[in-house]
Amino acid sequence: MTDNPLQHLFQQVSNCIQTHLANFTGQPQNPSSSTSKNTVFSLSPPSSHLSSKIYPANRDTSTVQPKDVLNKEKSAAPVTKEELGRATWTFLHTLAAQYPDHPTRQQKKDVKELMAILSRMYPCQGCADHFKEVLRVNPVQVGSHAEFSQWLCHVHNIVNRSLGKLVFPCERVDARWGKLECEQRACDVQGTTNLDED
Ligand SMILES: Cc1cc2nc3c(=O)[nH]c(=O)nc-3n(C[C@H](O)[C@H](O)[C@H](O)COP(=O)(O)OP(=O)(O)OC[C@H]3O[C@@H](n4cnc5c(N)ncnc54)[C@H](O)[C@@H]3O)c2cc1C
Repeated sequence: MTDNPLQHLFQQVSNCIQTHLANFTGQPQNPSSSTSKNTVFSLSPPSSHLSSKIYPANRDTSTVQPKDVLNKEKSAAPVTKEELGRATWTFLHTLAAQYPDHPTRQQKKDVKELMAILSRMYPCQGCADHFKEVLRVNPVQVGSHAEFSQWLCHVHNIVNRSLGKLVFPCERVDARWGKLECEQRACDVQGTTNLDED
């Protein structure tokens, strides 16, 4: 304990410098304290528990052999027109299955835009051109879940017919493409309760 005010001031300045130095170097200011605030901003890698969730399990890329590279290329074969078609129809019919009975104005606008974009951007030019013509003759119907899913079934059948495939019975479309399976209906898409919205 000292009564000298200058010495007291010097001690405060000294403490302050030590604190800043400790933050800068990452060393705890007080080794006995494990909760020093500089640990919060640690730049060290995440713990193994966290890193196993974020990064692939410790892969040593220095051991990758040319054979592995060849196998990888093999498994990344280009997607076929059929696979692309099936994936897209799955997306579209699931969208229709989730589409609300009373969609909002925005939802109706979005579906129309999506179909228009699909007819321009579908990554198979011939299919896109054909679908554009299908849309021109069969404008999208987005008034309700029933309307949209039946319309989609209808245009899918037009594509089916053009490819010599079987026509799907549209009365069975809800049985084939039910709502997305999701715990506690957490994936359900909400429509509007304002029935004046048209
Ligand atoms: C917008 C669009 C345009 C396409 N245009 C062409 C094209 O011009 N030329 C081309 O070669 N390919 C085109 N395709 C791909 C083609 O439609 C098929 O996806 C592909 O040939 C694979 O057919 P698939 O027999 O496996 O069944 P898909 O036709 O892909 O159908 C997938 C599943 O949907 C169900 N399904 C079938 N019909 C209906 C229906 N009407 N309603 C509800 N469910 C149904 C059946 O369970 C079927 O197994 C297009 C795809 C899309 C999405």
